[in-house]
Amino acid sequence: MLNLDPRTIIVLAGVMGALMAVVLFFLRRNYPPSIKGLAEWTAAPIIIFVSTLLIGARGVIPDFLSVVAANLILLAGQVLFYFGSQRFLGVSPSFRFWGALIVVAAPVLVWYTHVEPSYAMRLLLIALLLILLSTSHAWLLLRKGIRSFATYLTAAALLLQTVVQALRFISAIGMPADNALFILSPAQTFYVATYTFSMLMVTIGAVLMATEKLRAELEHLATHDSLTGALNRRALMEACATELARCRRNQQVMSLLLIDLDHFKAINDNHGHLTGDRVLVDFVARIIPLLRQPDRVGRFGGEEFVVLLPETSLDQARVVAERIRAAVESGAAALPACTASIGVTVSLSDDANLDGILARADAALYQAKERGRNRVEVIALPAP
Ligand SMILES: Nc1nc2c(ncn2[C@@H]2O[C@H](COP(=O)(O)OP(=O)(O)OP(=O)(O)O)[C@@H](O)[C@H]2O)c(=O)[nH]1
Repeated sequence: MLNLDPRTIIVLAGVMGALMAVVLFFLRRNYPPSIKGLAEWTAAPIIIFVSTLLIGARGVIPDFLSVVAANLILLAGQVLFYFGSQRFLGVSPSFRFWGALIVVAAPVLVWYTHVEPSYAMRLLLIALLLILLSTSHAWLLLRKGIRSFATYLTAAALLLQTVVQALRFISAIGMPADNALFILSPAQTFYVATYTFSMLMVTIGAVLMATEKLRAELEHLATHDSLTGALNRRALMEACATELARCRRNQQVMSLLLIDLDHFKAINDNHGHLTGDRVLVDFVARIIPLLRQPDRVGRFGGEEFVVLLPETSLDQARVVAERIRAAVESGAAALPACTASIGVTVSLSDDANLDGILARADAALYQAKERGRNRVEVIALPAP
């Protein structure tokens, strides 16, 4: 590796980046628009590829193109990559800050290329900007990204870039003022190869992060109700069955609330279906803050919901149910008034499956409706 020509490595790096851009381009076409940042991630390696061609042609084309333009384009490509990550993670891109840095760097680069040529000074400037950029980029991913292999891989590749640029920064101090980029020293080859490798890893990391997000979105779609964001019936039943099995193993109990909004048909009839939808969305948003982390809310069907309360006794469940009932009754000012009837039950040692619990919760809910609605009823005994 140490004998590889830096010029060849630089151009090969650009070609690999451009190939990754093709992959990202197709991801962008096929992935839903909810996954942001893919446009920037696609454009960045192409822009960086242009800069590698210009850098590779140093000595053949004018210095203004191969030094000034090439470095500015390289910076712009890296900044665009960072903007892509910001958009991917829902952060607004910091256009002003990075735009201003590139605008300030341009005349300095021109000065040390044409007025007082100094490879060392140019390297100091570019290395410093790249250190700032790759460190900010890695920090952003570690702070805002999900904890996953893809995030750590991308952040590690960016931190590797920081280290490489820092070493170059240190080595630039005291370097001769001539054009030393293509001097075939082992150190130079090492810098160029490591930077190239890390850039490729960042692009691969971006592809993996986008795929991971798509998988999470699809999983969410498959397990959640699209209107309210609560678990859908299938996921809810799965969660309840898993919890019941756990309770049986550990001799614990779980409680279940079956909640039905009262006279919901009248809300639809009097205010329209869309308002009815908003009442359902508001209902779920209203009760989630009243629950603990392991508790789950699911839409059982229509205006009927289930709340699963793991490791919760009947008395505790009754308190939670009463809190939910009161929260629904207090309602949102902008929406029609609404109340809820709630049936509460607890798992028993002979509940081998969910049938018995659901039947008891349903019977309790029926009693709540019968006894005037807007109330909580409890049934703890198996049906005779
Ligand atoms: N807006 C809206 N309405 C829904 C949705 N799903 C079910 N509904 C309506 O919910 C209403 C349920 O009505 P019913 O089963 O008669 O019950 P209710 O009017 O709430 O009366 P009680 O339960 O006896 O208090 C029906 O009119 C359904 O059309 C939905 O996703 N959005």
